[in-house]
Amino acid sequence: MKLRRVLRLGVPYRVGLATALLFQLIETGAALVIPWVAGQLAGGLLNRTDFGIAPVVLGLIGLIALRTALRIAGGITILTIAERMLADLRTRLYEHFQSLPVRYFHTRRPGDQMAVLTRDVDNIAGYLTGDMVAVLPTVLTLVGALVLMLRLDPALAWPLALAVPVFVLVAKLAYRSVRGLSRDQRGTYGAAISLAEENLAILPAIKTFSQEAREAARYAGLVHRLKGLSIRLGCMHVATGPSLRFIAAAAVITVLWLSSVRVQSGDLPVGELVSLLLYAGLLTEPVSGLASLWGRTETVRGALERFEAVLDEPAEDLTSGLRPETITGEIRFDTVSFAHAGRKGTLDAVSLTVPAGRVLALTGENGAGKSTLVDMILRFNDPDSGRVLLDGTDIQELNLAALRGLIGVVPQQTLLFDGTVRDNIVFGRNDVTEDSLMGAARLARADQFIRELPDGLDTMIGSRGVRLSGGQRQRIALARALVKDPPILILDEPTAMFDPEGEAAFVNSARDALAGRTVILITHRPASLALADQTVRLAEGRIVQV
Ligand SMILES: Nc1ncnc2c1ncn2[C@@H]1O[C@H](COP(=O)(O)OP(=O)(O)OP(=O)(O)O)[C@@H](O)[C@H]1O
Repeated sequence: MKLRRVLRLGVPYRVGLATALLFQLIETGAALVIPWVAGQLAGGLLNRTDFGIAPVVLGLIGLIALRTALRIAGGITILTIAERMLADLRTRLYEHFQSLPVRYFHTRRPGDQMAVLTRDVDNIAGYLTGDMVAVLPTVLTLVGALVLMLRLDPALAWPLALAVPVFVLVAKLAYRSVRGLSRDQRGTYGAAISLAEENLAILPAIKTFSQEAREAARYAGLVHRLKGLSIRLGCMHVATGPSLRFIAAAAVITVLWLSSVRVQSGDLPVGELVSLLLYAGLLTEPVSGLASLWGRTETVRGALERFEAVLDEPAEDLTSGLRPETITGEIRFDTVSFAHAGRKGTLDAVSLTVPAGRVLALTGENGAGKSTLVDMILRFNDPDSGRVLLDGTDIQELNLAALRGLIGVVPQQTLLFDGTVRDNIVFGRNDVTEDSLMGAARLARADQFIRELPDGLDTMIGSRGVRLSGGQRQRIALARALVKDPPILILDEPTAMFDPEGEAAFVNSARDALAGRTVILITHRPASLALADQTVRLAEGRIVQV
C-alpha cells in the first residue's frame, strides 16, 4: 500500500487531523509523566520522607484529568472528521460512478460497487482517522516508556530486547493470511449484496417458477461463507491482541522479578520500582495497538485498491467539445462498425442517413443491433470504426452534455424511479409548466390514466414504477421524452406495451408531436410503422432498405 496515496486522502482534513494528533501527543506526554510522578509519590510514602504530599497528589489527579479531557476532545475531533470524511468520500465516489460510461456497469456486479461505496469507504475513513492518527502517539508512548524504563534501570534492557522480536514474529504469523482472507470476505460480501438486490428485483419471476428455496439456498450459501470468513478473521484479531498482551505481561513480570531482586539488594529505590511497573503497564496498550494496526492495514489495503480502481476509471468528458447553437437534426452513420466486448461484430460498416425533421423506422430481428446502433447517438458506445455525424459534425467533437440535451429517448426498458408521476415526467427540469407537462402527457396518451390515479400527478409510483402497468410505465417514459421538447427523438419500441386502441390514438396524435423533429423509431408494429417517412431493416449488421 502506497503511504502517499493514503495520506493524500487525509489532506482536506489536515487541520482537524493535526488537532487530533496534537491532543494525542499531549496525552502521550501526560501518560509518560504520570508513572514518574506516581513513583515519586510511592517512594516518598514508603520511605516516609517528609515532603508535601498534597501538591503531588493533586498534580497526579490533575495529570489524569488532563489525560481524560484530551481523550474526550481527541475522540470527538476524530469522530467528527471520520464522519465528514466518510460523507465526502461517499459523495465523491458516487459522483464518479455517475460520471462513468454506461458500459462500465455492464461488466461489473452492482453489489461490488455498493460494497465499495459502503464497507470499503467505511474501512478507509476509519483507518485514516483512527489508526493513522494514532501511529505517532502510539510509537512515542512505546519508545518513551522503553527509554524511561531503561533510564530508571538499565538492567531491564535484555528482557525488553527479547520481547520485541517475539512480538514482531507473533504479529507477523497471525496477520500473514489476513490480506487474502479479507479479500475473500469482501468479494463474498459483494456477491451476497448483488444476489439479494437482483433477486428482490426479479421476485415475481422467482415466485412464478417456485424458485424460492433454490434462491434462498444460494443466498444462504454466500452468507454462510461470509460468516465463516468473518469468524476466521475475527478470531485472528481476537486471539492476536491477548497473545501480544501476554508477551507484554510476561516481560512485565520478568521486569518485576529482576527489579525486585535489585530492590532487595538496595540497588533500586522502591519508588523507581513503582514507576517501572507503571511504565511497563503503559507499554501493553501501544503493543496491542500496533498489532491491530498491522491487521487493519492488510484489510484496508484491499479497500483502498478497490476505491482507487473506481476513481482511476476515466469519467465521461462533459465539459469540452463543441456546443452547437442550433441544429437542423440530420443524423448520419458513416460506415459504422462495432462489436460489444467479447462478442462478434454487431454492426458491420453501417451507413445510414436520417434526414433532419423526418421519421425513420428501424426494424430487424431481435438481437440485430438496433438498440446498439441508436445508443451510439447518445455515445453510450463509440464506433470501433466509422463515424456518427450530426449536421455533418462527428458527434465525438460535440460536447457530450449538449449532445444528450438535444435528444429525447424512450428506451426499451422504461427507467422510472420511486417518486410521483410528476417527478418522473419532469425529471429534474425546472422550466416545465403545468400546461407543457399535461400536453406531453396527452401526446403520450397518459393523461387519462394519470387523472384516474388516486393522487393524479402526485401519485407515488413505487420503485421502478412497480405500482403502474407496463403500458402506463411506457406512457410516462414517452411523456418524459416529449416534455423535454428535443429536436431529436429516439423511440425504442415506444408502443410495444400499448393496447391497439392506445397505439392507434398515439399514432394519430404523434404525427403532430413528431413533426419537425428527427425521429428514429424502432418498432415491429405495423401501426407504428405508419408514422415513418422511411423504413430500413437491420440484418446481419447491415442496413437493408425496405
Ligand atoms: N452490453 C452488452 N454486452 C455484450 N453484448 C451485448 C450487449 N448489449 C447487447 N449485446 C448483444 O448485441 C447484439 C445486439 O443487441 P441489441 O440490443 O442492439 O439488439 P436489438 O436489435 O435492439 O434487439 P431487440 O429487438 O431484441 O431489442 C445482441 O446479440 C446482444 O446479445
